[in-house]
Amino acid sequence: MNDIWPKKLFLVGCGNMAGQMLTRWLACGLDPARVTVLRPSGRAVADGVQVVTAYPASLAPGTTVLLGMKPYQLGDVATALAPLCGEGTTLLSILAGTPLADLRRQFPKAGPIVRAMPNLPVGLGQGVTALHAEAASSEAARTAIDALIAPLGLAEWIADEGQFNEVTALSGCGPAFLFRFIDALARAGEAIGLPADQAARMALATVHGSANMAAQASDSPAVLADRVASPGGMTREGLNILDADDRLLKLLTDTLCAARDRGEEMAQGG
Ligand SMILES: NC(=O)C1=CN([C@@H]2O[C@H](COP(=O)(O)OP(=O)(O)OC[C@H]3O[C@@H](n4cnc5c(N)ncnc54)[C@H](O)[C@@H]3O)[C@@H](O)[C@H]2O)C=CC1
Ligand SMILES: O=C(O)[C@@H]1CCC=N1
Repeated sequence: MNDIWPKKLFLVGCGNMAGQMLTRWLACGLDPARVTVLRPSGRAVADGVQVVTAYPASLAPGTTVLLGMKPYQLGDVATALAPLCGEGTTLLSILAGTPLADLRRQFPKAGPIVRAMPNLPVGLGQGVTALHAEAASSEAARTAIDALIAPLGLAEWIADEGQFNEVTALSGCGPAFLFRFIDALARAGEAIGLPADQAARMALATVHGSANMAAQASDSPAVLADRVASPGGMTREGLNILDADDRLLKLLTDTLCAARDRGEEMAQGG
C-alpha cells in the first residue's frame, strides 16, 4: 500500500481539535515517530510522539505543519515558524476565520498552504473536513492532503474560499449545535415529566439511531420525517410546532448566520 502519511508532521498546538485529528491518524497507522507536537505545556500527547516546548532549529523537507492553535496566535507563531518553512513545507491550517491570503502573507516562503475546517467527530473517523487550497497548488499537493484527510471522515473541497465561514458555521460549529439539540430534547422530556437520566439516555440514543438511519437511507431526512408521522397521529402534531412559520429553519438559519458573521469579524482581525 502507498504511504499516505507525510514524512514528518509538526503540530503547532494540540488541543481539542488538532488532538482529535492526531488521535485518528495514529489509530489509522501514522507512525508516532514521524510526529512532533509543539505545545506550551509540554504535556505528553501519545506514546512515541515527541513533544517540544520550543521551535526546532529546522524542519525537514517533506514536513507537513498543522496550525492547530487559536487564530489570534497566528502572528506570534508565524514570527518563529515562518523562517523554518521552505518550499518543502506544506502548511495545513485549521484556524477559523483565517483566509489563505493572511497565511501566505505570514509564510511567504512555505510550499503549499491548505485551509481546512474539520469538526470534532474526526476523532472517530466520522467528521467533516472542508478544504480549500491556493489556486497555485499542485495536483500532487491536493492529492497528498486528500490522503491525509480521508481517514477523518467526509472531506469536501470548497471551490470558493469566500464560503469558508459558511461551511465553518455548518459543519465546524455544527457538533455544538447538535449537542445542544440533544441536551434540549432530553430537558424537554424532563419538562413533560420523564426522569432526567432516562430522558438523557433516550434523547441521545434517538439522535444516534436517527443519524445512522439517515446516513444509510436512500431517502432524504425530510422524507424520513414524514415516514415517522402517521397520518392523524402524534408526530404530525409535533412537526407542526417545528414547522410553524418555518420556526426551526429560521432558528437554525439565524444560528448559522451568527457563527458565520463571527468568522467574518475574525477575518478582519476582530
Ligand atoms: N474546537 C473545534 O471544534 C474546532 C476548532 N477549530 C480550530 O482549531 C483551533 C484550535 O481550537 P481548539 O482545539 O478548540 O482550542 P484549544 O484551546 O483546545 O487548543 C489550542 C491549543 O494551542 C496551544 N497553544 C497555545 N498557544 C500556543 C503557541 N503559541 N504555540 C503552540 N501552541 C499553542 C494550547 O496549549 C492548546 O492546546 C482554532 O484555530 C479553531 O479555530 C477548527 C474546527 C473545529
Ligand atoms: O468556535 C470556533 O471558532 C471554532 C470554529 C469551528 C468550531 N470551533
